[in-house]
Amino acid sequence: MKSSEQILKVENLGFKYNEKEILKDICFTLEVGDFVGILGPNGCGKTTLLKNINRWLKPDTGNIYVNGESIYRVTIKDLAKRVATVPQDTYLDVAFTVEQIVLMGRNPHLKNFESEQKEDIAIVEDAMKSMDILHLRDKPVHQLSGGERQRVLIARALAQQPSLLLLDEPTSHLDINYQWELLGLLKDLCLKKSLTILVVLHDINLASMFCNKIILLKDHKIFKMGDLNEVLNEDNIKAVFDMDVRVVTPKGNPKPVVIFLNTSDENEAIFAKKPKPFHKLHVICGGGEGEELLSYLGQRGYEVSVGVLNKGDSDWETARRLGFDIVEEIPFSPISDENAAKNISYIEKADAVILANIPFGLGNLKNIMCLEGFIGRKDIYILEENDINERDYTNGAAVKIYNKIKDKAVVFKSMQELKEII
Ligand SMILES: Nc1ncnc2c1ncn2[C@@H]1O[C@H](COP(=O)(O)OP(=O)(O)OP(=O)(O)O)[C@@H](O)[C@H]1O
Repeated sequence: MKSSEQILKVENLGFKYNEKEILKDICFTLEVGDFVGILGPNGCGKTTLLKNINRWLKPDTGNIYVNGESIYRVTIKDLAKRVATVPQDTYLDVAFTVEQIVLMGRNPHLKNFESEQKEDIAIVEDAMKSMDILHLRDKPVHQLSGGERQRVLIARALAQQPSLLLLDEPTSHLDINYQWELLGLLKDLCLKKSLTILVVLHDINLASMFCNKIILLKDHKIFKMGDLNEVLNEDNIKAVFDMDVRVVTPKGNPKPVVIFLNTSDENEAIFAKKPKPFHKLHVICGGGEGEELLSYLGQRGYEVSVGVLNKGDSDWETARRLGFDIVEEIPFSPISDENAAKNISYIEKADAVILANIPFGLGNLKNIMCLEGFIGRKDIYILEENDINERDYTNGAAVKIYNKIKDKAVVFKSMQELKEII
C-alpha cells in the first residue's frame, strides 16, 4: 500500500448519550502507517470516539469510512477484518492459553463452524512474534503479568489482520519500561507492516515519543489535529488541560518534550522574580544528584548540556527526557579521554558551569579534572550540600582539585540558595 493512502475518514461525526452531546462535528482522516494519539481531559469523549469507529456505537450524525467504504455498508464480520480494537480493561477467560486467545482473532476470517487452517496458525504465530509472546504460547492466561496480558490482547487484534488498530489506553496499567516496550512494538508495526494506529493515551510525552500525529479533544470537539510539533505547544496544552507547561524540542530529536511546571507559590515567585542570568549552562552531575537541578533548569528554560554521564544513570535519564545535550559514556565505564575532551568543549561553549553535589571516584575523576582548566576563566557554581571529604573515593585526589575550584567559585549550600541566583 502507498503511504498516502487514506485508511479512515471521519466526517461530521456527532454522538449523544441520552440527549447529552458527547461528540460534536468530528472530522479527520488517517493515512496508512499513521500512529495517531488521541489526547484530552477525562470525559471529553475519547473512548466514545473509538466506539463509533468500530461500530460498537452508532453516530447520530455524520459518517465513517474505512478503506473508502462506509462502515455501515459492510457486515460486522467484514469490518472486523479491517478494524480491530483493544479496549480498556478487557476480561480474559482464564481457562485459555495464550495461543488459544490469539487464535480467536481469526474468527472474522472463518466461515461458520470452520476450524483454523495452517494459514491461520501461521498468522497467529506472526502476531505473537510481533508482540514478543511466542515463548508464552502454551501458558494459561491467568499466569501472565499485566504487561504480558496486554500484549496477548494486541496479538489477538493483530490476528484479525486489520488495516486499522484502535487502542484505548493500552499503557495505563504498565510500568514505564513496559509502556515504552509496548509502544515501540506498535510503532514497528506501523513502519514495517503499514498498520495504521489510533490510540487513546493520557501521557503527553509518551504520545510525543511514538505518535506522528495528535488529535487534541476538548469540550467534545477536536480542538487541534496535526503533526506533533503543530499540536503539542504550550498554548494548546494550556487551553485543553489548563496546565502550565514548557515545551522544548531537543536538538537532533524533533519530538517535543513537555515539562509540567510546578505552580506552587514558591515556584511561581521564582519564575516571576528575575530574568535568567545566563543562556547556556553546563552541568556536571551523576548518580541522581542532578535530578532536581536539571528539572529546575529545564523549567526555567535554560539551554543545558550535561556530562560526562554513564548511559542509564538516573541523571542521564532525566537529561535525556528534558532533551539536553549529553556527553555520555558506556555504562559502568570510567570516563574516556575522548569524552573528557567533549566535556571540555561543552564547558567552553557554556556561559557558566554548575558542579552538582556528587561523589567522586576514579570513574568520574576526569569530570572535575575537566573543570580545573577553567578556574578563573569561566563562572563556576558549586552545589555543596555535603562536605567534599564525605564524597571522596579517590584518596584525596578529587578533594585537592575541588578545593582549588571552590576557591574561585560561587558556592550554594542548597537548591533553594541556587534558585535565588540561577
Ligand atoms: N454508557 C454511557 N451512558 C451514558 N453516558 C456515558 C456512557 N459512557 C460514557 N458516558 C459519558 O460520556 C462522556 C464521555 O465518555 P468517554 O468514556 O468517551 O470519555 P473519555 O474521554 O474516554 O474519558 P476518560 O479519559 O476518563 O477515559 C462522559 O461524560 C461519560 O460519563
